Parts: sequence; structure tokens; C-alpha cells
Amino acid sequence: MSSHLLTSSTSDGKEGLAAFLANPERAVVALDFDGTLAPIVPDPESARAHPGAVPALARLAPHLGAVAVITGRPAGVAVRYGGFAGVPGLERLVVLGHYGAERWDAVSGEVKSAGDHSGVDAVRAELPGFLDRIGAWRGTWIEDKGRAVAVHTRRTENPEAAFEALRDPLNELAASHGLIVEPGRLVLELRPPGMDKGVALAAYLREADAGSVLYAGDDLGDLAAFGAVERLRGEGLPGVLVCSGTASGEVPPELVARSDLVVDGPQGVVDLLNALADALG
Ligand SMILES: O=P(O)(O)OC[C@H]1O[C@H](O[C@H]2O[C@H](CO)[C@@H](O)[C@H](O)[C@H]2O)[C@H](O)[C@@H](O)[C@@H]1O
Repeated sequence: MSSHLLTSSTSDGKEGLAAFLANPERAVVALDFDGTLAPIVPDPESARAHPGAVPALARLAPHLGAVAVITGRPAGVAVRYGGFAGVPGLERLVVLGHYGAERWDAVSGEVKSAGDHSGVDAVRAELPGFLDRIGAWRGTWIEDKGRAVAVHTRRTENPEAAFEALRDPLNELAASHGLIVEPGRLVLELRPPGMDKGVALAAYLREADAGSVLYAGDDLGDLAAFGAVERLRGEGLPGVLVCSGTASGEVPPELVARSDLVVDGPQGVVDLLNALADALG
């Protein structure tokens, strides 16, 4: 595996990588799931971690202070689709699900979650009729996530147009039930406010007593985590921001612009994790 993957063109990236490699026992790796560890697929229930992801994480994790997956998925779903449970090397893995409102850890094997929001039940009941009434595109699909409900347009004839047509109506519906809309890659999720990947990541880094951090993501929901790393860099914590880019053009330009390193989707993330493990091995 080549060390050229461990080069960044930004000064923050260079500083972050140097600190990470110099003091790995206090380094933290945090990764998004869909689009970063798992390739994007048309059916969200068919998404699975890249076959190289768990082996690469299991090689790297024993060298590090901590490793976490931070995802919009329910934590238990990410654990299942990722194949993260019971893996030698990942005995301390933490999965922060629902943008940080849920937490699974490998030590207990249990999921702990914040309280429920009654608005989610109301939206769940209302959404099918609501989508019919507003003439949502055929192929629009509702993903019931338990603590949230997501509306996907990837399987419609024109996913971008279907997505744009839903934006305003879903914003209104969410607001009327005290929820927010979390936009993602051809998905609009109605979920409780008050938590995001930035809040979740910052709290996790404090808990892990991080000396440096590397965060990788591919979507709008990851911008909050990028913001947290940028803030912490300002306070002296070295950090590397990695964009899991793809040829699809779906990755938000802002995420690319704010990253220190762009890699080629989940395969590129796996290569990067292996290059880090090689460098520390
Ligand atoms: O925070 P993440 O781990 O990136 O999760 C964000 C959402 O990912 C899933 O949707 C995305 O991946 C699907 C499977 O590849 C794809 O079909 C969809 O278009 C993408 O938006 C998941 O279904 C959502 O619940 C997550 O919030």
C-alpha cells in the first residue's frame, strides 16, 4: 500500500496527518457510513460495507486511541450492514447512529438512545397520504428509520427533479410537527432537532481525549462534523478532513472544497485506512 495516499495539499491536512502519525495512541478516526464505508446503491436496505472496510479498520484500530462510525442510520442498522460486531481488532468500536442520538458500542453490544419525539409518529402516519396529495414522483420511497422517517427519490425516473419538488412541502410538514429536514444524497429525512454529526463528534473527541482526528464523509450531513473539526483545529487539535468523492457528481461541492484530502469513494477510504495501518505497522 502506498504512502502517497498520506499526503495532503492543505497545511491543516499536513499538520493533521503529521500529528496523527506521530502520536497514534491519541488519534481518533471517525467515519460516515453510506458513501464512505459503504458504496451507494439504489436500495438503502441493500447497502453493505465495502468488503475491504472492516479488515482495514480492524488493522488500524489497535494502533489508535479510538475509532467511531458516525451515521444517519439507526446505530443497529449500521452495525448490521457494516458487519462491525464481534470483529477482532474492533473491540472498542463505537457507532453513533441517527446523527448521534443513538450509540452502540462493541464492549456492551448494546444500543442506547435519546428519548422519542412524538412528531415522528405523526409524520409516519401522515406521510403516505401527504406524498399522494402533493403528487410525488412514482418510485418515491419512504424509509422508516424508527426515530426518523426518510423520503428517497433515487429510484424515480428523474431523481433530482423528484427531490427538488419535495423540498418545500416536506419542510412545511416537518416544521408543523416540530421536526427538521435533513437533506442527503437524493433523500430528505424528517427527524427531531437538537443533534448533528458535529455535536456528536465533538463530544466523542472529548470523551476519547483525542490528540488528533481524521474524519471522512461524503454528504451534506457530514458538513456539521467538518465544522466541528474546523472549530477544534482553531483550538489547537490537529485534524484531517477527508472527502469520499465519487464520479457520480452527487458529493456536495462544499464538502470537496473544505476537505484536506479527496479519495475515490469507499475504495479510496479503504486504501487510505490501509495506508495508515501500513505507516503505523
Ligand atoms: O450518514 P450516512 O451514513 O451517510 O447515512 C445517510 C443516509 O444514507 C442512506 O441513504 C443513502 O444511501 C443509500 C444506499 O446507498 C442510497 O440509496 C440513498 O440515495 C442515499 O441517500 C440511508 O438510507 C439514510 O437513512 C441515511 O440517513
